[in-house]
This record gives sequence, structure tokens and C-alpha cells, in this order.
Amino acid sequence: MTHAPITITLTGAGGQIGYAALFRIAAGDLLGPDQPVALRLLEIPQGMRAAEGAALELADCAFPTLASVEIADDANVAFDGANVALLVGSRPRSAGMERGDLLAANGAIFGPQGRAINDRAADDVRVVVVGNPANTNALIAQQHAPDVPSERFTALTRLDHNRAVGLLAAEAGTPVADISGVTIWGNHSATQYPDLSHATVRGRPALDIVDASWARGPYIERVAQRGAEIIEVRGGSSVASAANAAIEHTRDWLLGTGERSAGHWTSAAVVSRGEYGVPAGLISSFPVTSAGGNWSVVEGLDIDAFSRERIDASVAELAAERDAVQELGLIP
Ligand SMILES: NC(=O)C1=CN([C@@H]2O[C@H](COP(=O)(O)OP(=O)(O)OC[C@H]3O[C@@H](n4cnc5c(N)ncnc54)[C@H](O)[C@@H]3O)[C@@H](O)[C@H]2O)C=CC1
Ligand SMILES: O=C([O-])CC(=O)C(=O)O
Repeated sequence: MTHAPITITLTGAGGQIGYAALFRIAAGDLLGPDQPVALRLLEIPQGMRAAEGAALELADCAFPTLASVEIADDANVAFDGANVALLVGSRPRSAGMERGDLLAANGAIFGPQGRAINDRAADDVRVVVVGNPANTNALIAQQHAPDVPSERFTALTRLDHNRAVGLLAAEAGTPVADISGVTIWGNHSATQYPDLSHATVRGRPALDIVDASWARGPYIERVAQRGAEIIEVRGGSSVASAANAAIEHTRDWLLGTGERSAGHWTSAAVVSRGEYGVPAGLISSFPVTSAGGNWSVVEGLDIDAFSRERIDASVAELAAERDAVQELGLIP
């Protein structure tokens, strides 16, 4: 292993998703078996002991790819030199709440962290926001980091994407490897739009294989409500699948989507440049590919009237969340 370590800062490292993500990142699942990683764990004082315990266990795994682990309760320390920032630390919702209900509780976390990233992180820093409401928290962080290119701030909709692929594969009775062209549009919320209009199953249009009224009805509801379904069944919000999605998002961003870029894509919430009529500046989920460390929105897809309405509804919610955090004084 001759590469210099890449510094990965994970916030909320003493929490559930942190615990599920740390060992996979340290084992090389994020950047491969030849790339050492230096981990920085950010916690609040109440979470420090749990983070310390995780660090002890990381040492006990003796991962060859783990160069170092440091723990901090100061964002300026934790983000110093960070190449990757995984912003997980924040409160999860409980049964009966929408993710947007967390805005007041969680929004205040992301301004100071954006500022610390602005001041301390490496020039190539890439930020993935997992903490809910993820899109708007990413916007808050981005707005506090004027010196960092805005496209370096993203939010996680890969979990929704993976759910959408998994549920389509189950309905079509086919392995997930046969599925491509699924898109999550908009907000990581109940208004998100899992879109099968360009999806294929073994190269055939998905809407020729599954019932279109299912695809445009119960399927959308099931994907959009999957987080609530997990909360109800498990008694707590998604953890391992969220950690997995955060790792896949980051890995694809840094290492590229590879052969999947030829007509295949994934979904991520990225800063809109006005694509598909999404107002510039909102952090909205799109069909994306990645090459050279940069996401690109897949352009030129036909958007029919049904999809237009769904995308517009989710984007309207993002605009309303932006206005709400502006009113709370969380963004300028
Ligand atoms: N975008 C997505 O697809 C998903 C997002 N989530 C969200 O991820 C977040 C974390 O979930 P869990 O790990 O299950 O929660 P958790 O409650 O188990 O852990 C959160 C950790 O964050 C820490 N924390 C709180 N404020 C912090 C701050 N300012 N700086 C650093 N650390 C801080 C807490 O001390 C705690 O250890 C929640 O907001 C949840 O809703 C969860 C699943 C999927
Ligand atoms: O639903 C939640 O609160 C957690 C989450 O974001 C998800 O599982 O997608």
C-alpha cells in the first residue's frame, strides 16, 4: 500500500449509522483494499464514550487499510484536512414524524459544520449529508461554505434508489442486477418520486413487465414510505441499509460509476443547475453518473405529464424547506 491516507470525517460516529459504517469504511469497502484511510470521528460530548468504544473495536479489527482514528468534539479539529465529510450526526425521527419535522432540531447542526468545512477541510473535500432532512441540511451546510465549490455538497438519496431497485426486482421476479434506469427525483421525503419511466429489466422497458398502475401508484408509496415502514417494523430508523447507501454514494462519487454510466445511472441529491426545471441552487435528487470525482446529471430524458407533476411537487417541498430555514435564520 503506497498511497497516502485519505482523511474521512464521520459525524455522529457514536450513533447507530456511525457504528454500521465505520467498520466497513475501515475495512476498505469505500475506497478499496489498496487505499489507506485516516478516520476522524466527530461527536457531541454525550456521544464521545460511544465513539471511543467504536475506536477501541476498530483497533481490535487490525484492518490493514486503517491508518489512524482520531476522535473530537470540536468540528474545527474533526474537519481539519478532511477529504471526505460524511455528515450523519443528528437526531433520527420516530414513529409518526415526517423527516421535515426534524428541521428545527437538526438544522442548527449543519451551519457550524459547513463553516468548519469551509475553513478547515482539504481543497478537494466532498460532503455527503445523511442526517435528516438531508437535502435541506446539505443546503444549510453549503450556504455556510462560500469558499467550497457548491457541487461538493450532496445529500443521500441512494438508499431510496436502492429500495426502488430492490422492490422493482421483487415485483418483476428478477435479480437486482437485471435492473437499470431507475431514478429518484426530488426530496428525501414522502414526496420523493421513484420513476420507472426509463427503467429497464433485462434491457426491456420495466413498464412493459410490471403493471403501470402499480408502478405509478402503490410502488411510489412503498418506496417513499419505506423509511417509516422500517421504523414501524424494526422499532428504529434504517441503519445498516443507510450506512451501505452512504458508502455506495461516496464510493461512486470518488471512484466513478464506471461501466454503469453507459445508459445506466444511480440517484443522488446534488446542487441543481436548473436541470429538468428544478430551480438552480436547490439540492435535489436526479439521475446521475460520476466520472473524475464529479457527478453529472443525466440529461435529455423525456419527462411525461405524470412525472412532471410528481417532480414539481417534491421540488416545491424543497423550496418550502429552503424558505423555512431562511425564516429560522439558518441560511442567509
Ligand atoms: N438520508 C438517509 O437516507 C437516512 C438518514 N438517516 C438520518 O441519519 C441521522 C442519524 O441516524 P442514526 O445514526 O440512526 O441516529 P443516532 O441517534 O443513533 O446517532 C446520531 C449520533 O449523532 C450524534 N450527534 C448529534 N449531534 C451531533 C453534532 N452536532 N455533531 C456530531 N455528532 C452529533 C449523537 O450524539 C449520536 O451519537 C438521523 O438524522 C436519521 O434520520 C437515517 C437513515 C437514512
Ligand atoms: O425514515 C427515516 O427517518 C430514516 C430515513 O431517512 C430512511 O430510512 O430513509
